[in-house]
Amino acid sequence: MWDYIKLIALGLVAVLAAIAANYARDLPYMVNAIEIMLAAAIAFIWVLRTMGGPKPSETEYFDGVIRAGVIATVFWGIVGFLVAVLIAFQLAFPALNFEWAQGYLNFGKLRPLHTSAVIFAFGGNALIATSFYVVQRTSAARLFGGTAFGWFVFWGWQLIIVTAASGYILGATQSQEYAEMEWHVDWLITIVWVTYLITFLGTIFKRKEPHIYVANWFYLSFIVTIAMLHVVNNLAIPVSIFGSKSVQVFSGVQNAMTQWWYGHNAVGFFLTAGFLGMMYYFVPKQAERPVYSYKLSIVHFWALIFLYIWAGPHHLHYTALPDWASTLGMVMSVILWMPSWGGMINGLMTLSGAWDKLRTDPVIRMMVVSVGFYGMSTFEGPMMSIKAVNSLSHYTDWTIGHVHSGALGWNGMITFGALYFLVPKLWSRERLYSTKLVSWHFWLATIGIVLYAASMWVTGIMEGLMWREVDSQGFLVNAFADTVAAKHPMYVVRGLGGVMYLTGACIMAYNLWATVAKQPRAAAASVAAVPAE
Ligand code: HEM
Ligand code: HEM
Ligand SMILES: [Cu+2]
Repeated sequence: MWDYIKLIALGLVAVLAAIAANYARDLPYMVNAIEIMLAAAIAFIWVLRTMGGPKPSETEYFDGVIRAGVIATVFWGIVGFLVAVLIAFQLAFPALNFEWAQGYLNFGKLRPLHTSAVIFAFGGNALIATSFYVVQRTSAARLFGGTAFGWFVFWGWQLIIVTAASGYILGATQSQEYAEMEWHVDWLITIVWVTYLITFLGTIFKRKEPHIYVANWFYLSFIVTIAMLHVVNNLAIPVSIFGSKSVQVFSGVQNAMTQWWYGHNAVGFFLTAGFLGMMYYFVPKQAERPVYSYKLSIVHFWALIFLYIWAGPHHLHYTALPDWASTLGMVMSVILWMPSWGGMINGLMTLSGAWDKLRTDPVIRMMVVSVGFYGMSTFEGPMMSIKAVNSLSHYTDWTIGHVHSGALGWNGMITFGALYFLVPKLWSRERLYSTKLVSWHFWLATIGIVLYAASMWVTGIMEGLMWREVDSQGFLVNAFADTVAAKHPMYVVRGLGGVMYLTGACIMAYNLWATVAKQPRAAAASVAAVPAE
């Protein structure tokens, strides 16, 4: 019965997408419609061929989708870092904006491709895969919704990534940072995200473990809040149902405020709450120690989600935004320092009694550095949100440095740690192929981040001061081009940091592949649903 409904739905989507492609008013819309049509057609054939097959056992965890998620995380990570290195060098050497690729591969087109690839493709796949792993393990229940929901979320997410990326290159964008996708892709995101929420919540509802482990609280707050942010910030009326262009419902300063309410909380819930969920499961598992303070985890959870929502206006200091809103955002940001450090302390102190592992286990070292960078960027952020500091830092590379100490240090490193933990478990291998290669990855990534952050602090503060410099008559001393020229050496250093980070990720990809391909299978690996680990 279900198979027939699936076939009808997929067939319908394929036909509607074909019609949309036919009537398309612009190229990105047409390409996106063709992509959706192909995806639906392939899924149709796959459902048709596997119809009536044996049903998977309800007592086993659904790990297939997590294995796919792990592979996708590594793949999109490398794609995102590769584009990152290219745009970093485009800033240092503008000739890399090749004349023959103008309009497609120049900095302006590739920058949103980078941010979406690393946040939504690399980070998103990491979050979806680990949340599916954690919620099943800590609930002692198989993922809700059979295999259909899990696979729909996974493949739906890949389709979103492909449609968004091809749309950017061909010029479809609504020009709101981190929400560049046009309305038709936004609808796709909404459908997939709601299915994700149902899958996650459904698993929690059918749990056999009475307690809901704190990691699940963080994941859940991330899923629910992103749904709300996405829908409100993307309220738009399409110009035509067959075209990608749309008109925002909010305009002017209201639009700016909504956008940065979204943008800031994308950081707070996508890049922070979700990744804290990861930290709360994988750090204790890898360290083989219980969470340092369960009480602290609950307190800082509620404080964190309450405070984050108010802090958005720190992105709009000294703009048309009312002064009170800007001050409110600043105050909430400064208070936010406390629950952020609550999380950092809880993560770090989980190692108490197991600090010797730092010497022997490079995976733990990765996780500890990650939590350290989390602490650093959540100290820097509140400081930058103070108006007087922001008047120097805003528009400069200091912001870019802050972003990447969070992104490379915190998000990147905790994800690498989780991947090193997951691969032997998911493919039933006794251990990783090589801890020495993990060590190489660790050092390359760490030095890469330090080069990135340090060079951006230097250029950021330098250009901020140069913009302010006035002579005794009160005239500005430096032209804008002077600051650009002064930044060149630091841009090269940042690019090199990026190359190191990318090299580390490639080493990880090899190590994980070799773990699956070359390591012997572990004896009797337990995949049956047992109470919470
Ligand atoms: C190989 C490592 C990376 C390099 C070399 C790199 C490089 C860059 C460059 C050159 C920019 C544009 C800066 C500008 O416009 O002046 C940028 C922006 C950005 N990157 Fe990365 N990136 C890397 C990894 C990541 C990762 C892993 C993430 C997130 C998980 C990330 C998130 C962002 C964000 C959010 C922005 C926009 C910042 C803003 O508008 O303030 N990057 N990156
Ligand atoms: C307590 C925590 C934090 C606070 C209060 C905070 C505050 C800030 C402030 C004041 C800015 C500069 C706004 C501007 O001048 O335009 C900023 C930018 C940014 N921060 Fe944070 N930050 C925090 C943590 C983090 C973390 C952990 C990450 C990453 C994982 C992160 C990612 C970003 C990004 C991507 C931007 C750039 C936004 C843009 O202009 O495109 N922040 N943050
Ligand atoms: Cu913010």
